[in-house]
Amino acid sequence: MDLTDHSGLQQLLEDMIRDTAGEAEKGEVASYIPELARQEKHMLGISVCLVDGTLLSAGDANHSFTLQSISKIFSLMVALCEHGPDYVFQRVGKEPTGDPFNSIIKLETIKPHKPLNPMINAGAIAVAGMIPGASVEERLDKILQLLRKMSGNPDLRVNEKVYQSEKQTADRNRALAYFLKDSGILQGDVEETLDLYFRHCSIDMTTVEVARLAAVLAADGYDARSREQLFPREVARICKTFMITCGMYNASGEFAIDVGIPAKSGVAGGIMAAVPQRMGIGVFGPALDDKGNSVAGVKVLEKLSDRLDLSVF
Ligand SMILES: NC(=O)CC[C@H](N)C(=O)O
Repeated sequence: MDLTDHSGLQQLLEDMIRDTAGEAEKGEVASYIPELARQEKHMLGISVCLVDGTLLSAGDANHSFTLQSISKIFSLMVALCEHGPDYVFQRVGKEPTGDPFNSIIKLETIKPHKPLNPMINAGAIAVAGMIPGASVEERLDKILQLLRKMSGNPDLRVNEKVYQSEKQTADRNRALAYFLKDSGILQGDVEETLDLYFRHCSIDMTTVEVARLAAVLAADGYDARSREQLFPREVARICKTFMITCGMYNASGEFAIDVGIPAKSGVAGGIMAAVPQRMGIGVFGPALDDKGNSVAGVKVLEKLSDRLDLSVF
């Protein structure tokens, strides 16, 4: 299909949402963060933002959900812009793990004890520790400002209920963070860095906004709406590479074969996918598979990639 055929594309999105909604039956909403367990399992929405700024949506595209691990891309962007790649990669690796996103095992067994990549929780907590500022608010603001610019929504904010819920139940993440402090990867106040991590994971968004973020990534940092280069191409390149190798956790290899688009998922059910030079995609479907990826969301992306020939490989 020609991407300039907007009505054909709109019809395709609507058909796909209708035909894929039933997939949610195969998954469950995340419950380890109690507030996420309240999400309605059968919701499904998609937005596509072409690199010229054209936006198309279908299904529950105006429903807000928290970014969760999708936000790890943007904390990494801030760290890369503040310090450059050498500094960042002295403290966090570039390798996929094959382990679940919250696993602790390789932190101890691999030496030096730095997290394998910035997409797993240990790596993202290490990245949060690199974001400078006089207070947690000031540090969070750096991420929020980037997201507000990229999405075009100046009102983006943290979902307080989800943030509090995660903070109160985050023993595993706390364990990872204190291990990182012991290894010298994290410095300063561990609880403050954890607080920053919980807050950036709890930023609320819709698929419309996620698609816009992804479109800027797809265009190597160029925002067609403001006609500005929002961050260096090099930063976009690094982020998209992590999305391919680690963005879907220990299902990244399978996703690369079945879908073939740089993507990042979160446990609230969102997926952000960036098709280089073509489009950004935001998907939301809260029922997850056993790896923590949206079941219906992955299926929709698989169908869309197939229909529009979007695989980068
Ligand atoms: N996979 C995810 O989305 C995990 C993010 C979540 N905030 C956590 O730390 O557990």
